[in-house]
Amino acid sequence: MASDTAHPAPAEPASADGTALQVLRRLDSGPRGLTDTEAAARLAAHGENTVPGVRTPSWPRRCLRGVRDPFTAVLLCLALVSAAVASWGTASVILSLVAVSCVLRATGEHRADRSIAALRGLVSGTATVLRRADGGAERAREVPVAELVPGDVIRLGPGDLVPADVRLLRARGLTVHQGALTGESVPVPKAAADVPGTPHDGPLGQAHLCFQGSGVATGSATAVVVETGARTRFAAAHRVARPRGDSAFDRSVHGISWVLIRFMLLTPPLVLMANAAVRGRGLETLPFAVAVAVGLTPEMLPVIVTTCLARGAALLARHHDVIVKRLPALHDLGAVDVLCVDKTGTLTQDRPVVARALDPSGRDDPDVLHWAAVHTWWTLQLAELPAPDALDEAILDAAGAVGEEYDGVAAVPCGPGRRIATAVLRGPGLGIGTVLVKGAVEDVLERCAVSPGERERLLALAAREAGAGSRVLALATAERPVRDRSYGDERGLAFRGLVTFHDAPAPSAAEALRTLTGLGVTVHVLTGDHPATAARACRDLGLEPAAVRLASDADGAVPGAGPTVVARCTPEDKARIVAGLRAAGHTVGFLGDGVNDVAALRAADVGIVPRDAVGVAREAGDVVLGDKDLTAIGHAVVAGRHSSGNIASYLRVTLSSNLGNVLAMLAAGLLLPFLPMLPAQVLVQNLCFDGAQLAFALDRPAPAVLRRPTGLRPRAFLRFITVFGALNAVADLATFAVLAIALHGPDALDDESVFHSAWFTENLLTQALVMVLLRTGRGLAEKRGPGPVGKAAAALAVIGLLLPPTPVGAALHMTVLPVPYHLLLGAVLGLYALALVAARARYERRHP
Ligand SMILES: Nc1ncnc2c1ncn2[C@@H]1O[C@H](COP(=O)(O)OP(=O)(O)OP(=O)(O)O)[C@@H](O)[C@H]1O
Repeated sequence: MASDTAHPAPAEPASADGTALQVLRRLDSGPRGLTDTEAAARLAAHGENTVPGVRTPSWPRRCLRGVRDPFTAVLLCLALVSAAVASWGTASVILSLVAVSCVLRATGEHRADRSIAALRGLVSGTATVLRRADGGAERAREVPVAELVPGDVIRLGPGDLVPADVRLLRARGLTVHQGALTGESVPVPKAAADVPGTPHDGPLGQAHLCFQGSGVATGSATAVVVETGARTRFAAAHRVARPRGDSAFDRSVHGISWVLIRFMLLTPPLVLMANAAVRGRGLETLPFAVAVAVGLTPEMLPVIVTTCLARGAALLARHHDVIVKRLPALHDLGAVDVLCVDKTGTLTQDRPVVARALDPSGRDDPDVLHWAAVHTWWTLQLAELPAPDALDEAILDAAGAVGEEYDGVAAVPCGPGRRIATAVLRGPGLGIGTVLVKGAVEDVLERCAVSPGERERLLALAAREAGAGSRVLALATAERPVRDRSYGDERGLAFRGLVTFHDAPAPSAAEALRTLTGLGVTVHVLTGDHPATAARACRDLGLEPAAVRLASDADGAVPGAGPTVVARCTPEDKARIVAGLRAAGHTVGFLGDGVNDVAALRAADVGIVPRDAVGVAREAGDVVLGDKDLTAIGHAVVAGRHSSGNIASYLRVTLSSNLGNVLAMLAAGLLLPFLPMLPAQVLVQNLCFDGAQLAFALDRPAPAVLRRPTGLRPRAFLRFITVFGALNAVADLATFAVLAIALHGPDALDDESVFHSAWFTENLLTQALVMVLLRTGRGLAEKRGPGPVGKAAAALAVIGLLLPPTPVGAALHMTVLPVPYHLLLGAVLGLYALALVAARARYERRHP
């Protein structure tokens, strides 16, 4: 979806120049932020902090965009060719085809854009801001991003989206992804330094500035808002849609389109050459050749695709509270055969409670919890994290007030790829300081002075706790003289013990996993946690893992055929595994909610996030689940299959029918002394067929289609349309052979207009048959009402039968057909229907 900004490009963020203090002064703010009254006044003056200009493109612009579609472009070229040889009738029918498809498509896209814009609004988030009542003390509170104003002081932590353009006041270990603005894929470090960057860096390269649209990868910061709304860099960059590679859907549609376009471009010269060689005809065949090429074009494809997807997305939002941010993602959801999920916060609630605190021998030891809490309290204070993570919160809840009797010196929190957090403290009045390290058992033990045997024993102790389903953190400490230069060194620590946590399974997770398995989707769990904890969590949810691996194992990247747990994944591991699965030919969905899932969400064909996921994850996802109810994924997958089932039906029917007609027309053109149809007749027949095909957007596919992943696989498609296109062509020619032999006299088929009318009627009737019989996954045995496709096919048949004798038919040089023709046609079509059903059953047996 391209977008335009409604406002002029903003000026350079001049107010961000200078030291932190100068910037605060210029913005008439201070380290404590704004008062409520001042913030309200500024909001009135500056307007809301929303990316303004996702202006809906104007109608002419939308229609023009339709012309860029390859099929439309080819049709326009063919219209030009017809005009060049003064075949005005052909040219104008082609142009009306183009106009109808552009208008229908623009209407569909307009509706889809409008509802998607409304839905995107529902998932915009909040920011942590320091504000105070007049005369009161400042308080950090969550404020909707739209209400931020220049001068607001905000806090940023891992996973936060930078909500406006800001100048850093303080930062610790801060790195941000600013790929949405610069295209860089790695996070860049940022710092609150007062020294400006070198001039060639440009504003985006300045370490002390962060920009709206970037996301915090690691660390934390306090910053003052410099620009909001239309004046941010993000608004200026016209980059609302993030750049990303082709999705499974794009690849399939491109694959099919390009094969067809080559066919279409080859058709006119082929027809011309064959007619010249066999019949000695010259350029007068050109309009017919062009009409035949037009006959091959699935010009309604963009319309059907947009309508199917937009309808599916609207129904999902209404009934299951699932928001599809990017329409093609709905198709990809239908094609997903592997879903990777993270564990914490997705399969489990991420509301851990401390279960036990153990000393190294495995006995309960309250001291371990005490030191873990001191570590946690100081890490939070010193790293200025806006909010503790769930494990830290659980420790503080369990231990009560601790920590203030020490002095914090330094802290490095854990973050994506760093599974330990370190705090350095100074004891009251002593020259001795304490280094505390807390985190994943393997990572903490690596830093401890323990013998290999003791290490194994401690790992086994942790594995026992993890195997019982607990999350486990280890704690290690070291006492060091404060003056020592290596004070703060994370090596040579003493192992102090373990803290274990219960994290209950998410209530809907078990049912969701069952549904997904039933839908033929293999689920892999990619987690940063301990393998035993993850394996146990899966079993508790009824998902028996076929394999449990470590991401660092040589083959850790290759989940097997069954459900696999890959544990101790870094964010990069998750993305690498997803990319590996895609490269192996799977269509991969990723469901995750944390900052450690962002890379994988982007790497997947479809990124799925719960609505309460962190900002950057929500931004990276294509599909947002309304709440924690994971069963919505099952509904979303089914909705995706529904939409792609209809698109696939349309393509199968259109392409095999068009290909059959073209082949039959080529052959008949060579056998007959006249053209089998006039160009205008070919095009009108095409127009009627196109109109009827719109019914596919409203169809309900057979239950069988919804039971397994539905990808549009170009190879399978081309095979299908070749088989059934050839069958269709044979049927067309056979009809005429039978009719030519059976009918004699003045009305017989050697009369040009009788032939044209008979061919026209036969064509529309076979197309109606094909519409009903070749729908995806729908066997004849399924007794259901006619549905939209059945009704449209009936209408098409009626037009085929009734048009020739009408004045419109006469204008198209058609005539009334004799009664025996209709009787014979009925018999031949009956045989054709039987042949189609038999061929389809055989085809499906061979290509299940
Ligand atoms: N606050 C913390 N203090 C110390 N260590 C932590 C903290 N939070 C997480 N860890 C360690 O880092 C590991 C990885 O955490 P990460 O957030 O990558 O994944 P996770 O939450 O365990 O699982 P998932 O990937 O399923 O969300 C944790 O298993 C834990 O050992």
